[in-house]
Amino acid sequence: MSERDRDANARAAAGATLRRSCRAVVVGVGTVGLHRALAFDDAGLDVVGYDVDESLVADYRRGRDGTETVGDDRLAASDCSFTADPACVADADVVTVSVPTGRGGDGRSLELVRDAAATVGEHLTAGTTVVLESTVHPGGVRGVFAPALERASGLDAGREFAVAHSPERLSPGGRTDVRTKLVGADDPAVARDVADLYGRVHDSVHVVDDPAVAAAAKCVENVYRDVTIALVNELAAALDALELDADAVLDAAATKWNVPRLDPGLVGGTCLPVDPELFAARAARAGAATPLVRTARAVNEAVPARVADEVVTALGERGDPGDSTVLLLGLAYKADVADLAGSRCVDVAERLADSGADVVGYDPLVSADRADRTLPFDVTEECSFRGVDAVAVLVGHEAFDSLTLADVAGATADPPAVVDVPRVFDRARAADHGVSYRCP
Ligand SMILES: NC(=O)C1=CN([C@@H]2O[C@H](COP(=O)(O)OP(=O)(O)OC[C@H]3O[C@@H](n4cnc5c(N)ncnc54)[C@H](O)[C@@H]3O)[C@@H](O)[C@H]2O)C=CC1
Ligand SMILES: CC(=O)N[C@@H]1[C@@H](OP(=O)(O)OP(=O)(O)OC[C@H]2O[C@@H](n3ccc(=O)[nH]c3=O)[C@H](O)[C@@H]2O)O[C@H](C(=O)O)[C@@H](O)[C@@H]1O
Repeated sequence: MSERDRDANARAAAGATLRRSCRAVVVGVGTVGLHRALAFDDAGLDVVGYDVDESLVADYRRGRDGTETVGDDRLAASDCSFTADPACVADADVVTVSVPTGRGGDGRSLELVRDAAATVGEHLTAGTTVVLESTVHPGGVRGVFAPALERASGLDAGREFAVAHSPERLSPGGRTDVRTKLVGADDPAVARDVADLYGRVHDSVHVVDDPAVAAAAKCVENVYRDVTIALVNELAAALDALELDADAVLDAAATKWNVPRLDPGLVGGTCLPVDPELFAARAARAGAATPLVRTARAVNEAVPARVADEVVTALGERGDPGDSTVLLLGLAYKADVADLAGSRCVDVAERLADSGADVVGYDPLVSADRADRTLPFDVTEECSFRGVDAVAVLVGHEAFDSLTLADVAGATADPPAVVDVPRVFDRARAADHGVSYRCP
């Protein structure tokens, strides 16, 4: 038996512990890591969540969900333990890493991934399986993550410890019943062990024999989504110019089985604004231009300014924007979540502030306390249209479905103007209520 086979068997034997009760350490327990820790806990693993953010760890230890994505009850009901001490890695059978991917697309974007690998490496023991769940560009595992683990541990990736890539595909507030987990590993035995592990948590696992393929698939799916949303943003603006109801047209077009129903909107979060650039920059370094990817990004990046400019135009029709107050409805980065990370409400508010307008925000899902700590403008706990000169609806939370233009107009003799990104209001009723209504 060759030395490599013997090592593979030894590690597979070690990896076999992944199929029984094993100790999992989740490195980076933010949105993705916390979901991962709880899912592994539900599957019967002995789970430790490690994070550098000591205040977050302290929250978790008190049974408080600092990410506001799973809820205190779910957290308190779990058997996960949490620590800010990386020494916990030494006792792990499997380590998953879910630290942030930085913006920028060049080497800077994987700095945190590299740093986390170095910390894990310092405490890594032979036979451990390390799985990167963070999003990286194709080649990021072989070129950045694994070498950082080897440098810090002095161990050989592939011979003395196992490495796999399983980019997370969680979509908070989205459908979770159809999530297939990708697993990419050079070594078939490692791929099998990691697929077995995730098979205890996910409905299905798709295995590829190269971490770069898994990384590329993750980038491609987010590029695809960014491009299609950009297309809908462009089409909706054109339909508005044609004085056609964009919602009705998009609904009708989506009756064709292969036309997805997406909505025009502010494209935020920590992934769609980041991952296309991650991929495009990597492709450019290989000599491949991706003009459509970059153009789509530019189309989506332009939406916040367009929304703010529509509001300023509406304010100008009523008086001096500098003496106006604007209410932003919906502050989270997307509908029906509480997450403010990457929310484009900040871009809209900053542009409005440049025009001199006062900005106040309201979001039924975001605590005013958390918003005050995160957002650069005042946030109110109640949805009141009294004393505002314009209302900008930024995300279409289900909680807004019950709002009507009568509510907006009812508060004052001079109804505020409305700019409605998710089109929650009925445009046809605007004139009845004397409301100046626009969709950007
Ligand atoms: N948020 C989401 O919905 C999704 C995110 N992803 C990807 O998952 C990765 C993580 O994203 P999120 O969970 O949203 O980020 P996050 O910012 O919510 O959480 C990351 C956590 O990692 C911690 N951290 C940073 N450096 C560390 C280190 N060296 N050691 C230990 N902990 C460290 C931070 O303190 C933070 O708590 C990113 O690559 C992202 O692109 C993928 C799918 C969905
Ligand atoms: C291909 C894909 O569906 N990727 C998902 C995406 O999740 P994310 O939480 O970013 O949500 P999303 O539904 O894509 O929305 C992103 C942004 O785009 C906006 N958005 C979304 C859909 C739409 O029709 N119109 C629109 O304007 C949202 O408001 C949000 O600001 O990115 C995640 C990630 O990689 O972080 C990924 O795990 C998720 O599966």
